[in-house]
Amino acid sequence: MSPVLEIRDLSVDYGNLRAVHNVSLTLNAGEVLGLAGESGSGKSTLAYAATRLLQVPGKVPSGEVLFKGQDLLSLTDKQLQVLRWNEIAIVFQGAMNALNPVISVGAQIDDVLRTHRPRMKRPERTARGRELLSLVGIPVDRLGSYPHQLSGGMRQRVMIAMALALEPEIVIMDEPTTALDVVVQRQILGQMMRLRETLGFSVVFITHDISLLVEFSDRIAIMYGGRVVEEAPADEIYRAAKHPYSQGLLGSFPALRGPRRELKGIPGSPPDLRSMPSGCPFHPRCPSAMDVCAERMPSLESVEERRRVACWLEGVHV
Ligand SMILES: Nc1ncnc2c1ncn2[C@@H]1O[C@H](COP(=O)(O)OP(=O)(O)OP(=O)(O)O)[C@@H](O)[C@H]1O
Repeated sequence: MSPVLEIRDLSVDYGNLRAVHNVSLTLNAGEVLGLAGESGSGKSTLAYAATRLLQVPGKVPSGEVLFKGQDLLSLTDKQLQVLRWNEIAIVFQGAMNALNPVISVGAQIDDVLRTHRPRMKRPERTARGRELLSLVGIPVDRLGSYPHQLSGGMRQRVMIAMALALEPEIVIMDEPTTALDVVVQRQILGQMMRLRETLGFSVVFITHDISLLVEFSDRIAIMYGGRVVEEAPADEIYRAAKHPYSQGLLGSFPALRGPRRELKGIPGSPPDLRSMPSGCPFHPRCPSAMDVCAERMPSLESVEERRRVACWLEGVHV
């Protein structure tokens, strides 16, 4: 598999607080990479820094982000503009509320095409708008509808249609369906993943809902306190997560298959950036913590062919 996005040793600061620490991750062509972790673990910060969408006061003090071999962090704003939407598109959390209420959805899709494909003629744009709506499962006669005439799920589908309008290589989905009910969430994500198979884009899928991630991702990276603590194929994480934090996250969501089990939350709360615990940041909440965990930070090491874990329990550190 060839990489489309390679994040190397990326750190992100908000003022003097470090929100992401030396993260290295690869997104392969056609793959869905899931980012999991509790609120504040740095998932969105990582994804936005990697695509140069970080808001002020976010800064990237070190690291590289290679998109097809080109370092995104060194591109000029102009070069970035070309890349954005054309190559990398984002579906934000609550994006469905970002539609303009006084413009029909057809006209809003047309707007994206007109801006980024200035040579496209109107009939061609209309045809593409219809095609995009049907791709995401909305009847084409809804082209003239206004956002308030559509359900939440349909509005989110419109946002996905807009993200796919220019055939990007990478789609970042940040909690794309969180505001919707569970059935609609699964329908939309299922459809997105089928489109990915036919259109061939890669996805970075961010959510705190690990059961959705396991269902729809190929590979999952689990973040805690701004670091990746475990990374493995989704089914491996589901079958046998190794990091106690990953195990805790899995235990706090209903099982996808098999018998019902009692849901256990992770005791305690996520760390505060202003006062990170010493050693492994998870040690105060970890049921298996040892003395070393409070003293030294374990690095993210390969423990199996396709799995990396940052935990002293793994023994590769000694
Ligand atoms: N603009 C900002 N200024 C200062 N700190 C910020 C800013 N944005 C995020 N942070 C901090 O950076 C850390 C990581 O936040 P981030 O939003 O990336 O986490 P997340 O895992 O995506 O969480 P969520 O699921 O809640 O979005 C948090 O501690 C957050 O408070």
